[in-house]
Amino acid sequence: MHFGGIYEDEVVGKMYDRRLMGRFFAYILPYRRTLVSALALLPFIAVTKLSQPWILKMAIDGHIVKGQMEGLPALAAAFLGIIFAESLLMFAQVYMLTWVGQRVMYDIRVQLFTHIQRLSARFFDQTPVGSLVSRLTSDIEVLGEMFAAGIVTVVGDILVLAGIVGIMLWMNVKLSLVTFSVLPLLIWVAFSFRNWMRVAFRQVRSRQANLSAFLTESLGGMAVVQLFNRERDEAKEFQRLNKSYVEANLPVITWDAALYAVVESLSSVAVALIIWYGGGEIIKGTLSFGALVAFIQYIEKFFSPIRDLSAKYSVMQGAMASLERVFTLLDNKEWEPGAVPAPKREEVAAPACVSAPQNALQSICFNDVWFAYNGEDYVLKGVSLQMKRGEKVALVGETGGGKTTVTRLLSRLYDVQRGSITIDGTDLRDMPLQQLRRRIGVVLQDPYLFSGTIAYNISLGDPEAMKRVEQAAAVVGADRFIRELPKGYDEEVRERGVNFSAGERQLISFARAVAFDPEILVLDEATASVDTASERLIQQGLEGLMQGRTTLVVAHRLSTIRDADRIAVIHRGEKAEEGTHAELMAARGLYYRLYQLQFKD
Ligand SMILES: Nc1ncnc2c1ncn2[C@@H]1O[C@H](COP(=O)(O)OP(=O)(O)OP(=O)(O)O)[C@@H](O)[C@H]1O
Repeated sequence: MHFGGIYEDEVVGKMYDRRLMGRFFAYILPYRRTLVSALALLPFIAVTKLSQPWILKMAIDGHIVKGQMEGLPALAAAFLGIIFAESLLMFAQVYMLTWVGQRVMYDIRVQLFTHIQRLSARFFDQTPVGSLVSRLTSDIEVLGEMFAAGIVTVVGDILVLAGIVGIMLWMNVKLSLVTFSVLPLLIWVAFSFRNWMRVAFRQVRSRQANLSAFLTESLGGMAVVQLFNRERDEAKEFQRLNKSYVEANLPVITWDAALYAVVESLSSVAVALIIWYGGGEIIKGTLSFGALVAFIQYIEKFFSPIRDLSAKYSVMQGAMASLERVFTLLDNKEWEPGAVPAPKREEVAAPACVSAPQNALQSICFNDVWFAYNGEDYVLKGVSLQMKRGEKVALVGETGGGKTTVTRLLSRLYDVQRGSITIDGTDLRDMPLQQLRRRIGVVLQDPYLFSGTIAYNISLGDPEAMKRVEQAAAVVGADRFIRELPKGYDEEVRERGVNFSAGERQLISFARAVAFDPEILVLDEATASVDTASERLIQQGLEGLMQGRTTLVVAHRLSTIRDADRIAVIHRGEKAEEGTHAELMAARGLYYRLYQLQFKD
């Protein structure tokens, strides 16, 4: 439903989910060495951070206050050296972490893509392509951010925080306790903020999903939008979704800014406390001036990771939601038929035909086939049909009757629910899917072309098929128009073949079927009408295509199948009539009526 809110497939989970992270850990495991090396740098980085204020203290107390110049340049050099070392260590650590992140993303992407490829036609019927694309791109990108945004180095932050607390307590217990009196408030703010943020993020993500789903549909259907003057309404709807997205972002920005401001002011309060209490201590002589400066420096270093908290929080929450979605997809086991062993099934009581390997004449056999796309809503109700080797059988009937479904079952895009289909005596479900698909060539009603050359589109890159490209094109008569193209077989086909006419696309798809040289051909004739000249071309192409092959053809133009060996009329999921053109015409039934309708003019 366009304009709808059905796209909110958003799972907004927790900030940290042990189950998800545990599973994610398996992907990091192969790169544990690099990861451990990066983590091993953390204590060193912490030391460089912690030692800077300490050097300041030494310089102030040991030299500046005493007016002792000697040794000061060495301290300054040490300070510089430590800063340099910190930058170097940070670089090495960030590099290693993002490297691991990229590897992990690569692995998950590959696994997910191969997984999706094995899912069933039924799955693709129900899943919008846009959502699969975002699973493979943006969702995985978010996982990479976990490495880039310093989530892994939170351990390092904790190390620094603990170090700071330790050093401060060691330097001056009382002053430390006074300074840390702001901590309970800080902890309370951080926790409450987490809950507010969670609610706000949920809104943002679900509205973002709406927005991108709308965009995918609207841009994909731009021709319809323009032809029916729907631009203004589409723009209005887009504005609405866009606005609601922006509105959802406002609380997030508010909370984010508020957290920043609160942490900032608490850190100032802490500094003020140091100056107030520490100043007194200096006057009393119980604290050195250098220690006071070091305290102020430490407290600033203490608050800086807390300030980044909200950014880290949002990355983490996003990553959990993405992990959940990626894993849900990986857990989807709606396999393509044949990827798993066929379930147990009942034998057909009285088979309509038996196709045996030794009986070379009976090639394909549909035995009392029942099939429903959804539940018990049967689209085919007990269809039986047999085809002998080399025969051309045509399926005709009114639209929605179930003809295409018959061809989908034969190529095993779906499995039958009751009954069976056999080829040379072997049930399709007992045949390796690859073997079946090698034997059957399918020409779809709406031929799909990929971007690439014509030669690629005919061979799909298969080395065997590649050798037969030109020969195949000649068989279906596609060579005539291809030769006239400036680059011939190397002419670029753009996405979905937009730079070719419907007839040309058909001819290319015929050539594709021939190039793979299947013994059985399944052909779903295009419903789109082409002009008479193209129709003649296509007709000739079809003849070339069907030459010497067992063919099951769904025919919309009855003129194309007058010479079929047999014609089956599929009416509301059942085979209503079967016979040759002449027999069916003589019977004056459904076929006769269909024929009359088409040739009335
Ligand atoms: N993927 C699908 N999911 C659910 N229902 C489907 C699906 N494909 C087809 N159907 C339904 O199954 C029925 C038969 O469709 P099918 O495409 O086999 O008809 P057809 O005879 O080939 O029609 P046409 O002549 O228009 O191509 C129709 O009612 C259709 O709505």
